[in-house]
Amino acid sequence: MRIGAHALPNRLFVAPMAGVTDRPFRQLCKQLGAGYAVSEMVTSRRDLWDSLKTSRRANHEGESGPIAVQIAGTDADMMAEAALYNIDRGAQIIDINMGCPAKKVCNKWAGSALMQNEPLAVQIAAAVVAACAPRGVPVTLKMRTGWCDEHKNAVQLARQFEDAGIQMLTVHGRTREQGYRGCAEYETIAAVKAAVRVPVVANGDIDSPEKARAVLAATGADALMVGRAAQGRPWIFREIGHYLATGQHLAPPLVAEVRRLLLAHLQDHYQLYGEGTGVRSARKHIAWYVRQLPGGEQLRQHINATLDAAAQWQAVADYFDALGARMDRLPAAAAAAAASNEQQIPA
Ligand SMILES: Cc1cc2nc3c(=O)[nH]c(=O)nc-3n(C[C@H](O)[C@H](O)[C@H](O)COP(=O)(O)O)c2cc1C
Repeated sequence: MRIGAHALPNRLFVAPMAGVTDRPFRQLCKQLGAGYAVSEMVTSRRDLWDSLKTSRRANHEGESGPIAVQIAGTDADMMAEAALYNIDRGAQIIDINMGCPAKKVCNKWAGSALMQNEPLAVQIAAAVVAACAPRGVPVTLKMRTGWCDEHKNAVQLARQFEDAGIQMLTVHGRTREQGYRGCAEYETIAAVKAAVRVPVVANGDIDSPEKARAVLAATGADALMVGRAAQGRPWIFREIGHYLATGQHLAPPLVAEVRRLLLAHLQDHYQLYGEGTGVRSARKHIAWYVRQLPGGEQLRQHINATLDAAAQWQAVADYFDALGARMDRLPAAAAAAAASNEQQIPA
């Protein structure tokens, strides 16, 4: 699969998740079989570009390509400027956020709120494409099926986005009104796929190799995007890839491998955020890795009381040493435990 000049190694993508898919997590998923990953969203508000949060998100040092950066905002000129800001910092593909349901985003007519205002949504897409084209940077876009059940306009919008020069569309199979509740539906994604020529990526509730195969079959999509199910389970990309290629399941990962991956993930985390912030933001990742593992809850409570990186790292190492003495591989059920649909919902 290609986006512009970029050939992607496979069609399994990491979903952008603010506060989760930072550079260490994206790299980890890519190492474990994801072909492509989109960054956390970067605001189009120029006054926030100097903030620590935005400068971190816009820093792609050492990241393997193609580097895709998602931008969010509501003003076409500001979005075009934000695209250029990120291209200057290494972005090779720009993705426009029209899927975020968060109130603080939608109240400002950004994210999925833009789906309610088709002329503005298309104006933004066209402005970003016009800004990126001279730099040879393709523009992609991520949206939902619509604002609410009564107004599912993903197909109409998809046609207009394609005409505006958008080169790939991702559709999360829920409306804005649904938030993350209920189940994703795939009929609308199939209808979008049938309506446009650009690649279409199916997203929503893909949490197992079987589900991945079923969503591909139901939608005819060119690629799949996985978000919450990769939290604490970044090897899901290799599991899905192997299953799609062979029809066989991989064995759950070795405890020793998970130990190595998580400890390296923590080091990368401390390096990006510094020890104080790094220790706090690593907690959720550790908790995701060990949910449903024996003694996982005790480890979670223990690390929540720790502010020291060396102590956090050591507690995780000790936990996996003890687990490794009891079992070689993660139990199948724990390895496959999908993130709950209700968890980690942005405010
Ligand atoms: C914590 C969190 C943060 C998210 N942040 C973004 C974001 O910045 N941009 C975006 O387009 N979608 C964002 N999403 C939505 C995901 O990209 C994805 O569409 C959604 O989680 C459904 O896919 P899944 O069922 O595989 O998780 C976020 C989702 C979560 C759970």
